[in-house]
Amino acid sequence: MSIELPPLAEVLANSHVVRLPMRVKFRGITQREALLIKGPAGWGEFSAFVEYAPAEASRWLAAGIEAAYESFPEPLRATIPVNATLPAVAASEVGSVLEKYDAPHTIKIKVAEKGQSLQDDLARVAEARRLYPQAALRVDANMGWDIAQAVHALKALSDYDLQYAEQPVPGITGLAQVREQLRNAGITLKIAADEAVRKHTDPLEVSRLGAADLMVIKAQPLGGIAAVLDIAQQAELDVVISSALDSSVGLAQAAALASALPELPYACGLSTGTLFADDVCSEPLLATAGYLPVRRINPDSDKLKQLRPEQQRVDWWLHRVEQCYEQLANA
Ligand SMILES: O=C(O)CCC(=O)C1=CC=C[C@@H](O)[C@@H]1C(=O)O
Ligand SMILES: [Mg+2]
Repeated sequence: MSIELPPLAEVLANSHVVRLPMRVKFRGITQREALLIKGPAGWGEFSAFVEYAPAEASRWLAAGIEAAYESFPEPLRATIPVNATLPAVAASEVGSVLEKYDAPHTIKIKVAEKGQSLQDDLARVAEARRLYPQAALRVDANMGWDIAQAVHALKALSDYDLQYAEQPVPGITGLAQVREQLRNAGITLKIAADEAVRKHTDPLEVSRLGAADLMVIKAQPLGGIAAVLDIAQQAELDVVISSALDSSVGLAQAAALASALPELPYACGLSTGTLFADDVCSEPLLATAGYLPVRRINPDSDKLKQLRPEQQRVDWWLHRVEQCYEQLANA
């Protein structure tokens, strides 16, 4: 990592575990756990998804430590354009989920959810298009299709005028194949890489191979602001900064990252605070008319108490910090 590691005992002593209830199921979860670190520069977040092993999760810890111990970069803009995120809900729920966002100009819609059909996706996207005729719509399949399914589904979904389709299939070459087959069929829908960037040993390979039109990049999974600014600078593709379903503390870091990028051609996926029923401060980082402010977040001490899970989960997270710290120390 780009900064020197603070002592482990200091990180552990300044850690606070929270569990945030969600308004709507997203990524299969209805409660989001996070460990927040208070440091000399402010608060940082470590909230690698619970199923991630230490090798992957340690990058998230590096990001949390960076936010707690380093100043945020000089912002080039005070607010960040953001998209509303629509989980894979039934078409009948699209209106009630989206009305929680203040006047969204861009909406990212989850598709290809396990157990659902293309008809479900088409109905969800059609309803979003009906309710928000002027909005830019994009879809995210989280690798849920194979190549033939992706080409078939995206041909049908492109009737709704999509801005881009994020990670329709697994892998890097898979993205390139879907893109090419769509182009051969006369469909110029842009393809975005997400998992092919953040879960790959070399986040720049997608760009080098020209396998996609743009890259989704996330502060925590890729190791923090400095690491992502470096990736973005080397990438030859446009980048979209997106959240890792962080609390307001992690979103503040991601917004600071987005504020430091010289170019921001697409709305960022940083409106996910709206998916939470509660957050770590009384004034969470939420968008107004599709723009998120760039500011540090200091959790409220009463919120930290209220949202603290049972001791067993606190211990689990502290142990995870130890494991990930060891990875970083030996890197
Ligand atoms: O980009 C957005 O609109 C919101 C963030 C988002 O979709 C995600 C956050 C965290 C985990 C991921 O599964 C998911 C994504 O795939 O982009
Ligand atoms: Mg994605």
